[in-house]
Amino acid sequence: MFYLLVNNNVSSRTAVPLRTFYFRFNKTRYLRSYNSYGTVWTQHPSRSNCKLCPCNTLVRFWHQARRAFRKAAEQKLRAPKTHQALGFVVGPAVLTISARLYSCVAYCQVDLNNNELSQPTHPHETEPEFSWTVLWKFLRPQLLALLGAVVLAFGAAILNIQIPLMLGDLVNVVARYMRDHIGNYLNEVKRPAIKLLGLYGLQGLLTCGYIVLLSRVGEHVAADMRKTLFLSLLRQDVAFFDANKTGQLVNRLTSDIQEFKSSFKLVISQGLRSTTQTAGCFVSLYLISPKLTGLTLVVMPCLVGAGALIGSFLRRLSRKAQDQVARATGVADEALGNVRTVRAFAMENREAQLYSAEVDKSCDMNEALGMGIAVFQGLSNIVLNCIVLGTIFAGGALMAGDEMTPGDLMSFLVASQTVQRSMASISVLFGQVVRGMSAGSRVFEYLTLEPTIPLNGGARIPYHSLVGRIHFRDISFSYPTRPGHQVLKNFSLVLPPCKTVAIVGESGGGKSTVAALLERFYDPSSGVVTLDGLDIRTLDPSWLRGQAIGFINQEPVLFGTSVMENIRFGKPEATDAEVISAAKQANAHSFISSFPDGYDTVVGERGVTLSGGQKQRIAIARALIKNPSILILDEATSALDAESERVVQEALDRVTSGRTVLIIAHRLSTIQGADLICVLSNGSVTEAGTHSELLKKGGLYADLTQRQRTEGKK
Ligand SMILES: Nc1ncnc2c1ncn2[C@@H]1O[C@H](COP(=O)(O)OP(=O)(O)OP(=O)(O)O)[C@@H](O)[C@H]1O
Repeated sequence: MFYLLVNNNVSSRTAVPLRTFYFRFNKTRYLRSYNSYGTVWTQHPSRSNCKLCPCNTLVRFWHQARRAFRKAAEQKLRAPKTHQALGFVVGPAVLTISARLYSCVAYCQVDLNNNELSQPTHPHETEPEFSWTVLWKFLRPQLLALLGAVVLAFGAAILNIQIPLMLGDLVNVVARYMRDHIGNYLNEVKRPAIKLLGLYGLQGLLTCGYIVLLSRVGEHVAADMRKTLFLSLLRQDVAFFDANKTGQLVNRLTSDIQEFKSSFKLVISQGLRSTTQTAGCFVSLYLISPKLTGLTLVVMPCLVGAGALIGSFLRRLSRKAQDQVARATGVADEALGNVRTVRAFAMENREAQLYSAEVDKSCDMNEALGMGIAVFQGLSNIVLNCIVLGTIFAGGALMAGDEMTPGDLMSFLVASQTVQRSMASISVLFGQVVRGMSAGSRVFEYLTLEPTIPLNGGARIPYHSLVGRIHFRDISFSYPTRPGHQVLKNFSLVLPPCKTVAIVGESGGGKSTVAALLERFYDPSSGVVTLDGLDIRTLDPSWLRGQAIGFINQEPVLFGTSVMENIRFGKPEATDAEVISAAKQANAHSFISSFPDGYDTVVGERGVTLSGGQKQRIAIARALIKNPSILILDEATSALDAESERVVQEALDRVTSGRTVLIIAHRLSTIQGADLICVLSNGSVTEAGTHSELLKKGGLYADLTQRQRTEGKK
C-alpha cells in the first residue's frame, strides 16, 4: 500500500477552514481534505508490494483526485465541523506518520491560487524500500549476542518493576519502627535494605551486560554494512556515478548507517525495556491501589501525548538546525576545498560573508531550539512535580481511610514515575523507528543494486596471444543520464594491431566517449566493440581494464600516498625495481630522485604538491607498469606547457611503440605522426587517413589544422 501525500506550497500560515472533496476510485468512495497548512493526504488504494507498484494506478488515482479537487475548489466546499476540528491536527499527523511507515510514498502539492493538485512524484523516487531480508543477513552472524542482549534487557526491565515494590516494603518497615519502636532499627531494616541493594546490583549488572552486547551487535552490523555498501558502490556502473552525487553516496556510508545503528540499538534496548516496564508497572500500580491507578490512567496519557507532540516539534526544529549547520559546513567545505580558485578571484571576503550568513542562521535556529528545550524542560518539571504532589495528596487521603500504607504510596510514586518515563520513551521511539527504517532503506537500496556491467567474469586472452586489433562496429550510444541525446551514431572504426590511431574533432563531439566504450565504462546502445574479434562484453572487464588497456587522461588523479605507491597502483605486486623501470620509461625517474624523500615522497591530496607535467609522467608510469597491449591517451598533453609537453611527449613516443594506441587529441600538432587520423563529426567518422592525406583532401581536418595554426601565430 502507498500514500499520495499532498502538500500545498503557500507561504501564508493563516489557517483557513478545511476544504473537502469526495471522489470514487475502483468503486470506493474517498473523502479528502486540505487546509492552508498544507497537508492533504490521499491513501493509495493499491495494496500491492512496492516492487510491483502499478504506477499507472497511482496516476489514475491522482487524476480522479484532481478532478474532484478542482470541482470542490470551484464550489468552495467546506468540510463538516467535526471533520474540521479533527482535520487540523489529528488527521494530517496520524496519516503523515502512518504513510511514512510505508516504503512507498508519493507527494504532490496543492496550488491554492490555481486550484490544482500538482503531478505526483514517482513513489520510487521518494522512498526506497526497507528490506527485512537484507537486515537479517547482517543480523544473522550476531544472533547469539543479540539474543543475549534481548534476554538481559528483558531481565533488567523485570527487575526494575520489582524496585518500587521493594522500596515500599522498606518504607513500611521504617514506618512500623517509627510507630512502634520495637526491636533494633538496624536489624529491622537490614533485610529489606540488603534485598534492595542486591536488586540494584543485579539490575546494574544486567543493564551493563545488555548495553555491552547491544553495542557489540550494533558496531558489528554497522561495520559489516559499511564494508558491504562500500564494495557495492565501487562495483556500480560508471553511469551510476554520473547520476548520483558523491557527497550523497558518502552520506549513506556515514550518517545513514550511523542513524540506522543508533535507532537499532535504541529500539531494541529502550523499546524492550519501556514496553516491559510500562506493562509491569501498570500491573504493580493496579495491585497497590486500583483507585489511584484509575486517576493516573486519566491524566497520564494526556500528559505523555502532549509531551510527545512538543517533543516531536522540538525534534523537527533540531533537525532543521542540524541541516542548517550542514549547509554552513558545505559552504566552508567548498571554499576551503577550492581555496586556489577563491584566492585567484580574491573572493575571500565574499566566501566569509556567505559562511557567516549561514552560521548566523544556524545560530538563530539553535537559539530558538534552546529556548524551546528550556521552556519544555521547565514545564515538564512543573507538571511532573504536580503529579507527585497530586499523587501524595490523593494517596494521603487513601492512607487516612486506611486504604493504603506509606510504603504503598512510596511504591506507587516510584512505579508511576517509571511508567511516565517508559511511556515518554515509547513515544520518542516511534519517531526513531521511522527515522531508522528510512535510513536503513537508503542504505539497503544500494546494497542490493546490481551493476549492469559486472566487475569481473568472462574470457581472458593470454598475454602472448593478444594481438590488439580493435573494431568499433556500427556503434550508437547515448549516456544513460541523457537518453535523448545520441552522442555516437553508427560509428565504425578499426584500430590495427600495434598502430597509432588518433581521433580528432570538435569539442563535445564524442571522442572521449569512444575511449569510455573501449574501457567498457558503458555498453553501446547498439553495435559492438571487439578485441581480436571477440565482443568485449564477453571478456573479463577486470582483465580488460587491469591488464589489457592502459589509460592516461588529461587530468591524472593521484592518491595522497607516496610516489612509489601511486605507480604501484597500476600493478600492486610490482617490485621496487619494476616501479623504477616504469618511472624511467615515463621520464619521471630524474625528477623523483631529486626529491629529498625520492620515491617515498608523499604527493598530497590528489597529487597537489606536484606540477602538471610531473603528475602526468607518474600517471604514465602507473599505466606502463602493467605493460598493456593497448594504450589510450585522452588529451594526455593538452594541459601542459610547452616544456612539460615536450618531456611528456618524448616519454609517450617511447612507450607507444609495439602497442595499439588510441589517441584523442585537441592539439593536432601532437598526432601528425599517427598511422591513421579519424575526424569525428556528428557522432560518426567523416574523414580518415594520414596527416598528409587529410590535408590534401582539404576537408574538416585541413580546416581544423589551419585554424589551430592561425591561433598559434596570434
Ligand atoms: N557522463 C556523461 N553523462 C552525460 N553526457 C555526457 C557525459 N560525458 C559526456 N557527455 C556528453 O556527451 C557528449 C560527448 O562528450 P565527450 O566528452 O565524449 O566529447 P569530446 O569530444 O571528448 O569533448 P572534448 O574534446 O571537449 O573533451 C557531450 O555532449 C557531453 O556533454
